[in-house]
Amino acid sequence: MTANQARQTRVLIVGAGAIGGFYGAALQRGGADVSLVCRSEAEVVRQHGYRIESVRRGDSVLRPNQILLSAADYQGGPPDYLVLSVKVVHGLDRVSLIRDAVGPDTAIVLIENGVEIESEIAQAFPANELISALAFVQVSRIAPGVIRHFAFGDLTFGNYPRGLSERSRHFGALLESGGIQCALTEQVVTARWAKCLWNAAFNPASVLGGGLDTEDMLGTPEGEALVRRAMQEVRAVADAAGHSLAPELIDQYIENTRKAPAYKTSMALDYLHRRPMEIEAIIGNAVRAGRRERVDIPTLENLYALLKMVEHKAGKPA
Ligand SMILES: NC(=O)C1=CN([C@@H]2O[C@H](COP(=O)(O)OP(=O)(O)OC[C@H]3O[C@@H](n4cnc5c(N)ncnc54)[C@H](OP(=O)(O)O)[C@@H]3O)[C@@H](O)[C@H]2O)C=CC1
Ligand SMILES: CC(C)(CO)C(=O)C(=O)O
Repeated sequence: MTANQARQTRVLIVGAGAIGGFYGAALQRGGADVSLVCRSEAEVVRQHGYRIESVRRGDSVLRPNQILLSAADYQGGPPDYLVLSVKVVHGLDRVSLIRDAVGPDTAIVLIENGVEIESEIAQAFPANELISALAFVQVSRIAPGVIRHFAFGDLTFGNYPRGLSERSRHFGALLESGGIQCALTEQVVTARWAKCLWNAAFNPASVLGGGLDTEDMLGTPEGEALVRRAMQEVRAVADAAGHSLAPELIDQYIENTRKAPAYKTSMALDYLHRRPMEIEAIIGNAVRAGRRERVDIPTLENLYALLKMVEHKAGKPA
């Protein structure tokens, strides 16, 4: 084994909230050298580590190698992987957040919701490998420095815009060693549309209903019909954009959501806590793709317009 192969893989996580902390802990268990850029919780994590209370593994503590306020402070040369896991919200410049830590050989990994969210990063770092990842998990920060893992945990990922490199496979191997089930795909953009099918239907409805959970949304034939219409429209847009999704996916999503314990979407939680919502990443981009591809999407247009009204009202002084 060469010295290079023996060295620990260096991972810097920018946006170390629920997702960054949860998958960061798995990467550390898998043998990586993990550092975090935190914002408001840096001091508490420096003192106590990041506690993860998991339904699957019980309690554990992530003790990052470096705990930083900014990517520019990362020591020891550029990381092998830079994981970006901030919410994709209006006004947050994701490129500036990571620029100072991206070296020529750094693979950038996005673990974020939404569709068509990669191009901004791909354009800013054209020479870097870009790995796009979708988290099928329910985790939340419940107190400063404390993350609770409620359910699921799998990660689907692949290279953007397509393919599967050795770097992706190595990232998967680290996560698998840390207890995360990974689904590697050569068609990650299609996988994003498949996840968006769920998010673009349930997330807006959960907010527009005032903070509904999945059981509330599927509790009446009218509610289920709305969710299905939104999903059918996302499927039509994905298809027009060259990403065919199986028609059975809609029934599967509805059935699996019914079987799982009731939960509130991340957008409902952001709404209830008066935090910015990922409206553009999750539904705005799907609507714009629908307009571009000339697909009739009345349900998505209405959900999007109503969400913009809610966002507008939330931005006004009380
Ligand atoms: N939580 C979940 O179960 C799931 C989340 N996702 C997706 O994963 C992504 C991350 O979500 P999640 O981890 O829940 O979000 P969190 O709000 O828990 O974490 C986001 C992190 O980004 C940090 N951050 C935000 N803005 C900045 C900034 N300007 N500079 C530095 N740090 C910043 C936050 O800092 P601060 O502590 O100061 O707020 C926080 O540490 C989202 O796209 C979400 O939709 C996908 C599936 C499931
Ligand atoms: C469904 C879930 C929790 C991911 O599994 C999600 O993506 C969201 O709530 O936005």
